[in-house]
Formats: sequence, structure tokens, C-alpha cells
Amino acid sequence: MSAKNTIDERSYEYLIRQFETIFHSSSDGIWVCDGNGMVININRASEILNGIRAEDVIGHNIKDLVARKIFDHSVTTRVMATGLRQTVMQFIPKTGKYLLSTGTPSLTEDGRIALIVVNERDMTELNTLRQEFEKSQQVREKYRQELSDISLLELERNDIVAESAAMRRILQMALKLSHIGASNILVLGESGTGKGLLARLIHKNSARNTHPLVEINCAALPENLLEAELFGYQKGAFTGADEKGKIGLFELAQGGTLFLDEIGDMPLQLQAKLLKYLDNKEIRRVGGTRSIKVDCATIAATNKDLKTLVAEKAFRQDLYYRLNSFILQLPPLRERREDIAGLVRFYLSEANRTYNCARTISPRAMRSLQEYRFPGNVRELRNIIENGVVMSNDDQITEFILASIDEQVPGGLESFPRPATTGEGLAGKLQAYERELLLEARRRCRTTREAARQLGISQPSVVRKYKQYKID
Ligand SMILES: Nc1ncnc2c1ncn2[C@@H]1O[C@H](COP(=O)(O)OP(=O)(O)OP(=O)(O)O)[C@@H](O)[C@H]1O
Repeated sequence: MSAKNTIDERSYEYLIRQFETIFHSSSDGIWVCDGNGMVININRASEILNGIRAEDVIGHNIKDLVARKIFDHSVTTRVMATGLRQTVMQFIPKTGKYLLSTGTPSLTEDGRIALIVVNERDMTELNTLRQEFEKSQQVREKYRQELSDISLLELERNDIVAESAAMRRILQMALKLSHIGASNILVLGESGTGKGLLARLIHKNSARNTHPLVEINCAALPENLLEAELFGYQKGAFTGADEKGKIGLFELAQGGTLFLDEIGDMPLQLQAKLLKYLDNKEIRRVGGTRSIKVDCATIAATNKDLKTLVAEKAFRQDLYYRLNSFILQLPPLRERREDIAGLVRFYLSEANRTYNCARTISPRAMRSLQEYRFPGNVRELRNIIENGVVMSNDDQITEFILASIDEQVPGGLESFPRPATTGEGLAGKLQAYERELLLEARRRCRTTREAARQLGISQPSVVRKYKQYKID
């Protein structure tokens, strides 16, 4: 053997090795077929993408593989039919993947197809994203139609996040009440659910918005001071009173809206005065003898159960009936978890802007927040995010969030607050409690094994129960 031959063989072997390395290291799938569609070779990525082994397809015609339903249709047959480069989207039933396949012909000098090289790119993730995007577009469109009178822009302008159907329904009702000029609205909901925010939205969208919105917290002042604040007083009405007397909040709200927060804490005697105002639209200042006509809308709010207060004689029944003609009931955040992600994004970007930071949150922390009970509702969420931005030292506020959620549940699972359920009887309540415990375990533990250890049940039971309660 001559020296030249040895070099040629070596470089040939070297070239083959180079080709094989490139061929198999590609993360795209590659098929090589002859001009009749006979498979000559496929690379490793293609084996994975299609869920097949090379030896099962090499030497077979592509048409047989379509008949065997390995893919729904073939780009190779299109190239054979047209003699031109073709691109198709394929679905692979075995792996559930979507592949973008491009077939390129290699032609002989006389124009016949010698080889067809097919390149397959995995588009599954992109496809899923597209489907999710389309789905969310549909939901958005549905809401848009449903809420023809709620402008999304209006919500954004008011810094209100409402992605859940429940919240959007409430906002729709609130705006309707604004537009019809309802003069007497009751807003119910746990602390921090947004009762004040809703009151401001109602006022802003009503015909009264050129007049003031006056707010008072009925739980914040002792009875006599509250009375003087609300109704005002004549000069010399009581010791220490201002010499000139003082105009009350009712009069200040003339033409506008008076927001009576924590109405459930209003003392009984003042409830009687409020009822009188609602009946004849007149007030009398403390120490005054003359009635003053006042025209303002009232929005009362409370986190208390007024019916129970009525039963306990702590709230006047006639006032309760007078107030409850238009009720807006804000659900707690844990019952509209679809709002959590939007609220987190909203308050994260607000805090980043305020504190000139660029903090982010990991999907894990977001998931934990979505499963957390939020006893303090949106106010608590806002505080957690804002503190996270201020207190974290790195770009991610994940650790801070996980730690602060943990702190809210001292003593761990044992002391986890019992859920307020409306489930039927004991069985329903037990199930709701079990679900809460599982959600908590899911949030705290990285694996189902760890959750099983924590809950004291087997790992298959954890998996079964997650499935049963639809815990992702
Ligand atoms: N849907 C929402 N979108 C954006 N922010 C919200 C939303 N709901 C509430 N918030 C914010 O949460 C915080 C608490 O809301 P708000 O004071 O209105 O609650 P509340 O029910 O009146 O509470 P409380 O009963 O303690 O007075 C506020 O900072 C408010 O802006």
C-alpha cells in the first residue's frame, strides 16, 4: 500500500467520524432517505423525537412508516412529488410531539433526486405556548364580551387587578350601581379584600364624581368623637369643642359619597342617627336644633357578619334591611386564586418602580403564593411582595417569600388554620381540611416522598390524593 493511499484512507475515516459526530450530536432530528423514500439513516435526536429505534426504520420505505402511523404525514413524499424543498408540521402520536420538518432534496446532474435530507425541529413547547395563548385570548374575549360595560383600561387606570370571573362579576355589578346612581350600597368581605378600593371605583364612575368622596372608619373613634365627626357640632356643644363649631363629614360629602368603613362597629345610638338620615336625608349637628338637608350617596362596608350582629342585638335590624338593598360581596383571595398571579406581577412591578429595583420571582415561589391561604387577603399579598423587594439582597425575592409564608403558619401543619367551608356536613368539612393540608404539604415539600413523610401517609397515597383533589 502506497503512502498516498494510507493518507487518503485516514482522511476518509476522519471525515466519516466527523460526519457521524455532527450527525448524532445535533439536537434537531435528521433523516436521510434515497430518492425513492427508502430510509438510509436517522440520528439519535430523531429516535427520541419520534420514539423509535434506528434499526426499526432503516431500510424501510417512508410510505410504510406513514402507514404504520409513526407520523401523521411525511415531508419526504412531498419532496419526492415536487422535487423541491418542503416544510410541514408533523404530529408524532407516540411521543405527543409536534415537529417542524423540512425536507431538502439533493439532485443528480441530470435532475433526479439522489437523497432527501429531512430536518426535524421540536415545536411542542412553542405549540403548547401558542395553544395556551389562544386559550387565554378566548377567555379574555369572553370576559370582554361579558363585561361590555367594564373597560379593561378603566380597571388598569384604577390599579385594579381582576382576572377571576368572581371578581369581574363584582366589578361589573359595582359599575352598574355607579351608572344607575345607587345611593346606598353595602360592601361585604374579609379585611383586605378591597372594599375601600371598590368604594372608590364606584364613586369615581358615578355622576357624583365631581363632588368629594369622604371616608371614615367607624371603628377608629370612640362614640362621641365619631358622632361629632360624622354630624358636626354647634359651637359650645360640649367641653373642648371648637368655638366656631364644626361641619361634619355628611355635610362635607354633600353631592358626593360618604364611605362608612367598618359599619359593623358603629355604636347603636349612631346607627339610629344614620337610619334617620337614610330615611329623610337630613342630619342634625351635635348640640344643634336645626335639621340640615344633605344629599350624598353612602357606601357602607364591613368584614363582620351583620346578620349575626343583628341576632346578638349589636346591630339594628331596621338599619340592616335599609342597608342591604344593594350588596356587593367580595370573596376572600383564597377563593379566587386566579387573581393571585396578576396581583403578584402588579405589586412586584409597582415595588420595583418605587424602590428602583429589578427583582423577579421564581415559578416555585409563585406557585407557593397561589396555594397560600392569605388570611390578610390582598393587603397581605401586597405587603409580602413589597417587603420582599425591599428586604431581599439578590435579584430574586423567592427565599423571602417562602420564609414569610412559612412564618404566617407558626407551628407548621398542626396549627394550620381551619378553612371556613360551606361543604355539606362533617364529610365536606373534613375533605376541605384534608385538601388544605395537602396543599400546604405540596407547597412545602419538593417531592411527594417528602410530603408523605410530613403527612405520615404513604407516597402512593399522596399521589392519589393530589390527583383526587386536583393538586398540580
Ligand atoms: N383587585 C385588586 N387589585 C389591586 N389591588 C387591590 C385589589 N384589591 C385590593 N387591593 C389592594 O389591597 C389593599 C387592601 O384593600 P382595601 O383597603 O380596599 O381592603 P378592605 O377590604 O377595605 O380592608 P379593611 O376591611 O381592612 O378596611 C389596598 O392596598 C388595595 O389597593
